[in-house]
Amino acid sequence: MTTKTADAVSLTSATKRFGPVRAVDGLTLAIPRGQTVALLGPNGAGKSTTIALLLGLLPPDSGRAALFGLDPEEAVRQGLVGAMPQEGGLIPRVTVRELLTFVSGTYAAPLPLDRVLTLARIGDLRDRRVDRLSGGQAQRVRFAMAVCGDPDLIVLDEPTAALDVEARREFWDGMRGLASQGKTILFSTHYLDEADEHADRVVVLGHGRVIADGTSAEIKRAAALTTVSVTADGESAWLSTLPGVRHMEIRGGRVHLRSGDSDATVMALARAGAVRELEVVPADLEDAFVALTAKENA
Ligand SMILES: Nc1ncnc2c1ncn2[C@@H]1O[C@H](COP(=O)(O)OP(=O)(O)OP(=O)(O)O)[C@@H](O)[C@H]1O
Repeated sequence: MTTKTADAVSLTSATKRFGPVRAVDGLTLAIPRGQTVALLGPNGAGKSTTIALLLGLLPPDSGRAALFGLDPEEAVRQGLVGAMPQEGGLIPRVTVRELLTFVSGTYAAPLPLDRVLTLARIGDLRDRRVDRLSGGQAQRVRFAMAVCGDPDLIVLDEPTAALDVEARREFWDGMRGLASQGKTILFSTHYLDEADEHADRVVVLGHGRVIADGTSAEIKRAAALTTVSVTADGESAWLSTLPGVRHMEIRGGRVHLRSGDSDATVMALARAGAVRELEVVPADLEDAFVALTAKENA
């Protein structure tokens, strides 16, 4: 495959152990160019190690990582990748402007400094020393370092962890702009609403493996958590056999059906004329995430 057509990110059966811990366990993941992908998982699921493998910061024990069909080191050298670590990365005693000028100088075709300052919303901090920044400000400077080289792939490890609500919103406005230019974006997060709202695709990790992979709607469906409720008239055991239904509960004269295919369940209810006070409540990503990770732990 040529580098022109290769996936932006490709991990093939990648494994990384730390002593007895398999932080990444035979993980295969391909991200086509232009996708925005969220990496989710509970603490210790292997998100940071996965990111370190695909950036070439750690060598896999077995398997392979490639970016745009190249070894990660080569892709980084060619300026195709911008990454934002969770912490660190800032040289003390220099100003924001000096730091970004230095980092931009390592790329062949960097963005103009003013554009970077605007993107990261740090124009007013340009002359501030980087060791005098608040946590949220430092986070924005790390983001500026990730994007200043105008890379095709942007990898962000918990990019909004230190940001307040307003700064998170501004951050995602900027990311949407980059995504609309065709950049590939991979980010890890603990905020499920961010994955739901901003990712084309959500990859859920558990114990170093992919336990779910799809759009957030697909993941919610796969966790079979849409609840279809109707008021029960008479005998209702038959409702548990309707298409899509995985679980039934009767509470206070209402039947609550947990369905993996709520459209099919509702159609069948309609055909049976059992639609009194029908209510359909889709799962949110948080419900799906809890269900998936509980299943994985079991
Ligand atoms: N350098 C290391 N030495 C020993 N164990 C490590 C090392 N790095 C990671 N691990 C272990 O590997 C597993 C995966 O860790 P990793 O940091 O990749 O998870 P994560 O999903 O990013 O977690 P978090 O959400 O807490 O950041 C954990 O059990 C962790 O303790």
